[in-house]
Amino acid sequence: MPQTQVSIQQINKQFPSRSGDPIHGLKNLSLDIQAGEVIAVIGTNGAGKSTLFNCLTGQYPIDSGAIYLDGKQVDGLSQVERAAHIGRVFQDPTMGTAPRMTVFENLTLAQKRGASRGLGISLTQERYHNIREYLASFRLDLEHRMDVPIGSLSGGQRQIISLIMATIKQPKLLLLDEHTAALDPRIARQVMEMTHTMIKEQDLTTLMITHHHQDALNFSDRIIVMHHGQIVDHYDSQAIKSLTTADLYARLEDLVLAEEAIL
Ligand SMILES: Nc1ncnc2c1ncn2[C@@H]1O[C@H](COP(=O)(O)OP(=O)(O)OP(=O)(O)O)[C@@H](O)[C@H]1O
Repeated sequence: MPQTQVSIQQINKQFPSRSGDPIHGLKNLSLDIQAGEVIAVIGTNGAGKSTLFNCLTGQYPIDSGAIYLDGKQVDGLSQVERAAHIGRVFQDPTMGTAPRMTVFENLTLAQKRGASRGLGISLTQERYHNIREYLASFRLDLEHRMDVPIGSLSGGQRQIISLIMATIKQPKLLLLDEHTAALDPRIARQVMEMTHTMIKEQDLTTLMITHHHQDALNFSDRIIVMHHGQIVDHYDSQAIKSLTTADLYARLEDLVLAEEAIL
């Protein structure tokens, strides 16, 4: 029987606006995610997808509601405290990595997330050896790039390293924030397939924002659709079997058209 790994309960997030009326980033949003479940998050522009991720990581404090991770309430914890348990990969490969530092240094920092000792003391021969072995297991030749600045890698290699950094501590929750959107289609496909393999091998509980609807259909156990700070649809694995990308585009278009009709 799968256990609930993440429970998001009635969370609200507003932003101030110049007009004085607050912007509703998230409205009473609730979601339970089972351990090992992969949920694709799609939605209209400005639906609140990134706000949801920022509230989960603690980058934005929530106004009300509660967030539980593996049974523990985390919404009061700082971003640094949550980082030990939540991995995130961004669309922009410069985010979440230190571009001038080497691959080895970046991976060492990722391994030490949530710990207090400085970087210098951690750059040991033993760690170097262990990280090299780990990189070699991906068969992408990355073990020979350990001493180059991460900024000099190709976009695809960088996203793979970002993924390895986000998962190296076996996070309780992995957040993929359109992580293949900036890559050319062939590389994006490879990175997505690699991502899927890593998620399955490590049984990672995952939320994945994507505009690639085919990826949502191919690689998730459930798809949620967001609009105006709320989840308006859930498609479970059974529903996904008969769903097409055209259905998903049509649904998003309907949401936008319904809004234009009201305006
Ligand atoms: N820091 C902020 N300050 C003010 N408003 C914000 C802030 N972050 C998000 N918002 C607003 O909250 C709403 C949700 O934005 P969010 O970026 O989460 O949407 P999204 O679904 O990720 O959109 P997209 O797919 O277009 O990137 C939008 O109206 C946005 O303008």
